[in-house]
Amino acid sequence: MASAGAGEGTAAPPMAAISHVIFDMDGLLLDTEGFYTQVQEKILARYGKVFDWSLKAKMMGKKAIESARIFVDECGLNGLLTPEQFLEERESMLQELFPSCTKLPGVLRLVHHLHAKGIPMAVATGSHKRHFALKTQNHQEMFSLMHHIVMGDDPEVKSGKPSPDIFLAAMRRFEGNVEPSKCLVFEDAPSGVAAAKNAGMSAVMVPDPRLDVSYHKEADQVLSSLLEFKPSEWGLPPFEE
Ligand SMILES: O=P(O)(O)OC[C@H](O)CO
Ligand SMILES: [Mg+2]
Repeated sequence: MASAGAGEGTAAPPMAAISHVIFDMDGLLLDTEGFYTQVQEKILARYGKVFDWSLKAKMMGKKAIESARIFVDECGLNGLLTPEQFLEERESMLQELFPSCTKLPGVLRLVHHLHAKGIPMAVATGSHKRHFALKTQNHQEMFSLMHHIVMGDDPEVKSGKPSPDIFLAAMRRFEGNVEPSKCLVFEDAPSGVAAAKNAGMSAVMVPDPRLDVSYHKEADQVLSSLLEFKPSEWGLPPFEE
């Protein structure tokens, strides 16, 4: 048997020789996607419409204004609500919810493990600076382990996911000359997985179970939680427990 760590026994060669890891934030590190869903359901109910997972799949992972445009267009609200009004309406509700967000299962174990093994990590989130601060206020110890964080309103991020902009910016900010093929991205959103693949990186998807499986296609690996992740499958140091 190949020399994998305890509980990671696999004879298969690694899927890639990963040296750097980039995490998405919303719905991957932090359990915030439910807040967006809750607020959007509420707004849509006012127009007698129901928010569903095919719309959610299109909106998640994107920059705020990009997902607001999708919401208005897909729900046929043009003339009734502008994307800017939508963002304004949801803002106070979100601001109240974000600080209570929790980490998703397996996040702390993986981040601490990679940090202990000296694997450089970054975060690449569609969230802008102000929302990032609200979401992370109770998770600063974990975010301090990241080499850097790239947000949706960063000047280098011209277009949101599925554009590769954010992941390429995250890659360039690591020390040394890092190649996309050495970067592993963790994502929950179809647009995020597409962005990682457009950047030439490997993508592990940890989707919400309500997301249709047709959205899993582009991912190199699909897990139901980060607790299932086996670093050695990617050429990363195995867990020791
Ligand atoms: O999933 P993230 O971290 O890129 O965040 C994107 C939006 O803010 C929420 O879907
Ligand atoms: Mg996400």
